[in-house]
Amino acid sequence: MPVSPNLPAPALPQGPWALFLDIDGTLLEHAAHPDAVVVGDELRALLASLEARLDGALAFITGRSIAAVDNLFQPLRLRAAGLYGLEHRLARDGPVEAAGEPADIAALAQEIEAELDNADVYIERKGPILAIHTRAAPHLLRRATQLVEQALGRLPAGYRVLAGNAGVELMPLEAAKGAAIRRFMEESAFSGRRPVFLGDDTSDENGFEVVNEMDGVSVRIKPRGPTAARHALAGVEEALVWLDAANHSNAEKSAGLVAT
Ligand SMILES: O=P(O)(O)OC[C@H]1O[C@H](O[C@H]2O[C@H](CO)[C@@H](O)[C@H](O)[C@H]2O)[C@H](O)[C@@H](O)[C@@H]1O
Ligand SMILES: [Mg+2]
Repeated sequence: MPVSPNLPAPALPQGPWALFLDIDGTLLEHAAHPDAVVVGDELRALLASLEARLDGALAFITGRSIAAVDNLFQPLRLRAAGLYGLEHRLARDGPVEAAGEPADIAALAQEIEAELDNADVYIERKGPILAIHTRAAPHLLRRATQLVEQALGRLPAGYRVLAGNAGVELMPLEAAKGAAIRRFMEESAFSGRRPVFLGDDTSDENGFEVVNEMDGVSVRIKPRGPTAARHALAGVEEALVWLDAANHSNAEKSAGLVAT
């Protein structure tokens, strides 16, 4: 993975393209608690407009569950891969098969909650994925990571730990954003288009690699170090400005105003 502090901003897409969007840290500024993020009507309108302009070739690719995403963006419902690709809604109004919580993960969640015993730590139980959020209690991140890593040894094979700056997640090995993007690219609304993926953290790197392999456009939001992304934008605000420009540029193009 290259060290890339000076990546260029992405050009506005030309030709048919498909859009894949991470949510937290890309479309939404982070908040101390996952439920405290704010989705404005302007963002809903932008996403709805992009989705229509792309003839449906737009999907969220997120670590949140699809139920949590629907709750945040309601009444807007979009195609989505939730839980890092463990859940999918491939068609806009299609079904979602929610992933259940295995008994050993449920027991581990209770154990870690009792061990950390701090109201500022939020333990998010997302079916087969367990997220320990320490954004509001940063001094407990190290201990939370230790507990999850120790638990790995006791769980059946097939789990991994994803450590972040404000929390740690335990998830099945098959949870990967790149696989979710590949799956969408096989759908008729997406196939034949050039994938564009915007994401902001370690869990997005696998998505960037897959998009690069497909000659797509990989964009890391606010990169702080090594990334596989070939482009960067400075933050959430810049990402939203770029998406708005891409939305309008496509409109001009389809009206024959932009030479390609
Ligand atoms: O893949 P994403 O769409 O970026 O989702 C990643 C995780 O986002 C949420 O947690 C993160 O955002 C919270 C709100 O800003 C913040 O409080 C927390 O510290 C972050 O880790 C969500 O709760 C997780 O389930 C997602 O995996
Ligand atoms: Mg994110």
